[in-house]
Amino acid sequence: MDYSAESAYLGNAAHIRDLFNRIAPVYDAFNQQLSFGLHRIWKQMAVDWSRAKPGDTCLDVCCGSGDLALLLGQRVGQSGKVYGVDFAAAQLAIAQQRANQVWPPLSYQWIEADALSLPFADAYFDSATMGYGLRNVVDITASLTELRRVLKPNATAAILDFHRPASDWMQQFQQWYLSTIVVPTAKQYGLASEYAYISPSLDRFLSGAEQVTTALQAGFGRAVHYPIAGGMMGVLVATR
Ligand SMILES: C[S@@+](CC[C@H](N)C(=O)[O-])C[C@H]1O[C@@H](n2cnc3c(N)ncnc32)[C@H](O)[C@@H]1O
Repeated sequence: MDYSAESAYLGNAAHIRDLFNRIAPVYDAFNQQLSFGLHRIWKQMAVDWSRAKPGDTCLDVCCGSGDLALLLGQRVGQSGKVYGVDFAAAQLAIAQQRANQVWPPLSYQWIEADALSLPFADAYFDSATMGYGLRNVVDITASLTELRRVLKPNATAAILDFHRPASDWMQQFQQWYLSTIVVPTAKQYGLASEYAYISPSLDRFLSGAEQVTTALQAGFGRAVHYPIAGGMMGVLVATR
């Protein structure tokens, strides 16, 4: 498959922002269909690994339409607060609509900002999550350094993303899934080229071991990468 045109998205923050603004109206339905609903389980695992607890102030970076932030809200409850940050305004508008429907109301704040320059004081958050964002930022080390900066000492960030599986046959399955299921399904939504960028973005993404090394270089004290979904996804759990 020729991804050359779609590779224009990679490493270009403006293109990535435009892409996620454009796909915002169908993003949730599409994720649900493509993962057979499993993405909610993976996101719940990330929230568990973040060690968020009632009353905490939490951050979800690259929050998109708010899935992880909304799960964090259920965890921290009415005495806690969740901030969702994304640079795509159309995604944030959907997150806001979804949060408005939560009953009883929980404390959410949606902020349009860059993951590389978070508008928060040092050591502000008790825990953080990031879902399918790290692969998209133009500077992974800078993003992890910034995330570490806003976490309190000993606080944890759980970072969920696609991952290249270790086994050959799972890699082949993943390749088949992306090219035979994801891109044709995206075509039905008129989004084939938008979703063709996943595979090349995965090619340039770090392995689990490299994510751990990068997190430690970014200043985290401990980091572990957990492969999930047969190694097709992974959660980097990094503690300041
Ligand atoms: C694949 S979506 C994931 C959304 C959500 N976390 C989820 O799991 O459904 C990636 C999101 O990251 C955002 N994003 C990518 N790079 C960013 C950056 N540098 N700063 C802020 N948001 C960014 C995009 O706008 C997009 O909403």
